[in-house]
Amino acid sequence: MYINVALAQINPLVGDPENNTQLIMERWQKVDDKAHLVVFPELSISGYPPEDLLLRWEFVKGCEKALNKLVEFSKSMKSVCVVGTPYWNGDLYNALVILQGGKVLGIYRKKHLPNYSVFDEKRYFRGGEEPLLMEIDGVVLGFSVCEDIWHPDGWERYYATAGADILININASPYHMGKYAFKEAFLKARAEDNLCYVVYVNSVGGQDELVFDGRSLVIDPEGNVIARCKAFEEDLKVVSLDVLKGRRRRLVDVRLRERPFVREKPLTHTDGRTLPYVEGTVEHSLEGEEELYRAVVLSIKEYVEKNGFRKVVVGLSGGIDSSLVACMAVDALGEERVVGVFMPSVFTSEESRQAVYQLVKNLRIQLLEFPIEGIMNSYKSMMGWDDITVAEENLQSRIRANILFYLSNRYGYLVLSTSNKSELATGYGTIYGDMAGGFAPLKDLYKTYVYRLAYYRNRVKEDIPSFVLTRPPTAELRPHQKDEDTLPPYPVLDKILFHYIEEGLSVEEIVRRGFERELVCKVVKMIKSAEYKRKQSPLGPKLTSRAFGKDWRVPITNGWRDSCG
Ligand SMILES: Nc1ncnc2c1ncn2[C@@H]1O[C@H](COP(=O)(O)OP(=O)(O)OC[C@H]2O[C@@H]([n+]3cccc(C(=O)O)c3)[C@H](O)[C@@H]2O)[C@@H](O)[C@H]1O
Ligand SMILES: Nc1ncnc2c1ncn2[C@@H]1O[C@H](COP(=O)(O)OP(=O)(O)OP(=O)(O)O)[C@@H](O)[C@H]1O
Ligand SMILES: NC(=O)CC[C@H](N)C(=O)O
Repeated sequence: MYINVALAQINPLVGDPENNTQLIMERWQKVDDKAHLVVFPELSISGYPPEDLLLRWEFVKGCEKALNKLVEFSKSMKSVCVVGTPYWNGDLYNALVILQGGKVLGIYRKKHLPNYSVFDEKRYFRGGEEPLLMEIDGVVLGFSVCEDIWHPDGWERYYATAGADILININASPYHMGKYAFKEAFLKARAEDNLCYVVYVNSVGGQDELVFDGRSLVIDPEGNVIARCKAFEEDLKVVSLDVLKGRRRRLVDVRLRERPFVREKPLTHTDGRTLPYVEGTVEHSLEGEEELYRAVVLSIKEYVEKNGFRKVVVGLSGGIDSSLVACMAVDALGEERVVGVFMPSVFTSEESRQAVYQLVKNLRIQLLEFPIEGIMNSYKSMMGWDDITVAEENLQSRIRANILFYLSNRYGYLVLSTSNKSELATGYGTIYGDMAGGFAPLKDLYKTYVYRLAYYRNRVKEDIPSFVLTRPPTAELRPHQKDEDTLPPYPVLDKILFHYIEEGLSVEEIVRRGFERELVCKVVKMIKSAEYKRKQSPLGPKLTSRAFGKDWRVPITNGWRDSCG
């Protein structure tokens, strides 16, 4: 006894209910003859997260209009569709709507609204209070939306004790390192503990600082992954779920009998079609550097495409950050859509020049060259300095930013900033200079991770000259400058930053992990005094559990000294 479920892992555009609904209809049509049930991600009509668009009545109505169009379309379909949308009924809900044959069969309202980390759902929605069960040709399904299933005592237990065979959970669950493994583990626990199939459908794509990784799943009642969609790509998979597997388990595994039986009458629907059995396919679940690299590449591609840029432009210094950004941009967009700009000063070494030429040759991208010495000399004759202080260092960086934004204005290129998380944390970068840009792909990558990804990228295709990987990091803004003149060595710095930012450890706790107190305090003070810079920095993809962005709301003006005096 089986039911065929389609996992429709799509990439909606936030704020475009009309086209998103068109996409939903196309995908639905493709699998209508193969599946009894077609499941789309959370808020796939509006895109996720729609944020303050939800404060506009016309947008809410636009989503309702799109939903009505989908209901009309469902007249021509045989299968049942499950779709996520904002839904107004006396108040606004994050809803899961079940449609078939020109009718709305049921509406489930998300109960647990996440309001932590990058999520802000209580600003927009009222939480639902009712579960929703449905029976299709004798198969019982229980529905929930994303965060709902993160709660171990959520509706899933209730559904299981009401006799559900399948738990359907629709998602818009953004990526960060390590999250997928954690998610798969707890989804397996939900399946095993409730002796149900878990159908987890996620969206895919990039939305400003969020990256949705897809990897929709079906887990059987014994905790085996029987279907997994692709990572970082759209996908559409049909899989048959044999419900007797779960029912047979319940004969021998009697844990659910300990709980009072729930007598909830499900909605009922008769499909009546016997469809061919489809074995699920399990795509490779990525990990390590490959996963991380793919996440950044997708974020660039999505930001560029969804905001209508033809090309991107990046300043190439012969350093590791700009070299890696250029590789990522080429992998995201193709070589003909990436423009490199070399802007040497009197401090630029011959090795840097050769590194830039070699990189550009390997990547086959266009290179523009604009020496900045003449412009610096004009400033010098106007301002009249005779030594190089931080002010003159920053001026070079700002001259370069000016040139990049000129190209952006003139030709409509998006400026990619090369700032990484170690620099942004410590303020080691020039505001309105190298920190300026439209999108910062490395924003949430510590320098040590920049190296890891550069080595990874070179294992795939050796485009970054080896000199770039082995040279000591330098900003080349004054003679013989090295990052280590100002910062601790990156392997040390990044550990302190990780303890403080991601783990939230106190200065004392970090010191107990083997770092000098003076050094820890120096770093913590740098983090604090760079807050104003970060607040004005471009967005970039969230890749760690705590990214500078929506997830980092530290006041600029603040008297907290972290016990550093
Ligand atoms: N609380 C506050 N709120 C608002 N604005 C504030 C502020 N505090 C300072 N400011 C402003 O910010 C200015 C200082 O910031 P900024 O102009 O950036 O300059 P600053 O932070 O003093 O220096 C930038 C540092 O980054 C290094 N750098 C530059 C370029 C590239 C790289 C690299 O390796 O990638 C490194 C450079 O060598 C230097 O050590 C002040 O003059 C003031 O105008
Ligand atoms: N000579 C240059 N030509 C073009 N762009 C430059 C030049 N120097 C610096 N930039 C831009 O400013 C950014 C910051 O410069 P910086 O030299 O600190 O970084 P990087 O060279 O990418 O890496 P590293 O920090 O390892 O040196 C560069 O990534 C690049 O985008
Ligand atoms: N859209 C959601 O409810 C997302 C919340 C969930 N905890 C996640 O990170 O995946």
